[in-house]
Amino acid sequence: MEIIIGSKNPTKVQAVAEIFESDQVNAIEAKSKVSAQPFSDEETKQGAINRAMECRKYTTNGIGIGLEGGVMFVGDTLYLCNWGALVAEDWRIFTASGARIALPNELVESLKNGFELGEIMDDYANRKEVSTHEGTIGIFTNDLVSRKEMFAHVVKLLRGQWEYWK
Ligand SMILES: O=P(O)(O)OP(=O)(O)OP(=O)(O)OC[C@H]1O[C@@H](n2cnc3c(O)ncnc32)[C@H](O)[C@@H]1O
Ligand SMILES: [Mg+2]
Repeated sequence: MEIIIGSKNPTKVQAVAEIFESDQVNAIEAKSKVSAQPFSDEETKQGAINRAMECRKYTTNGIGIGLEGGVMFVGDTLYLCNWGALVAEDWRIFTASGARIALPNELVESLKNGFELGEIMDDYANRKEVSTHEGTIGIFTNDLVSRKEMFAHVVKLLRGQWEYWK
């Protein structure tokens, strides 16, 4: 089975390769068609679906997967949020969300000014290319949970639903 993942970000590609270990996983740069920095559950989820759909169109009989990171307010607190979507061979859409953790208030200003979380985190944590490595979730979990691991769990939720409803 061919699985297309709609990003070349290694945290996402590796997460899919890990969960679909017996399948052929190929990566394309799919468009999320939402903001570079989604600001709600709805927008983040839509970005994942848009990417998954583009991937499904790219393969004849395979599966398309989209993974999208975003932020969202719960009350006054900004949380990291993550969504995944899987478009099956028969075009059915499955969705799942990932772990959420609170972000410090001092990040809110830069995000509202249009900077992407990945860029902000490089400065904040004094590291390089956080979004393709440990991720913001890695930083704020003291490297206990990496972005790849978090996305792998989302992909597992997608694969499990796809198998159940087959
Ligand atoms: O190439 P793509 O797939 O777009 O990879 P990306 O790192 O930009 O990932 P997303 O578009 O899914 O993420 C949307 C934004 O949220 C940021 N983001 C979300 N979760 C993150 C995390 O755990 N670590 C770093 N950045 C994160 C990311 O940098 C983007 O600015
Ligand atoms: Mg992006």
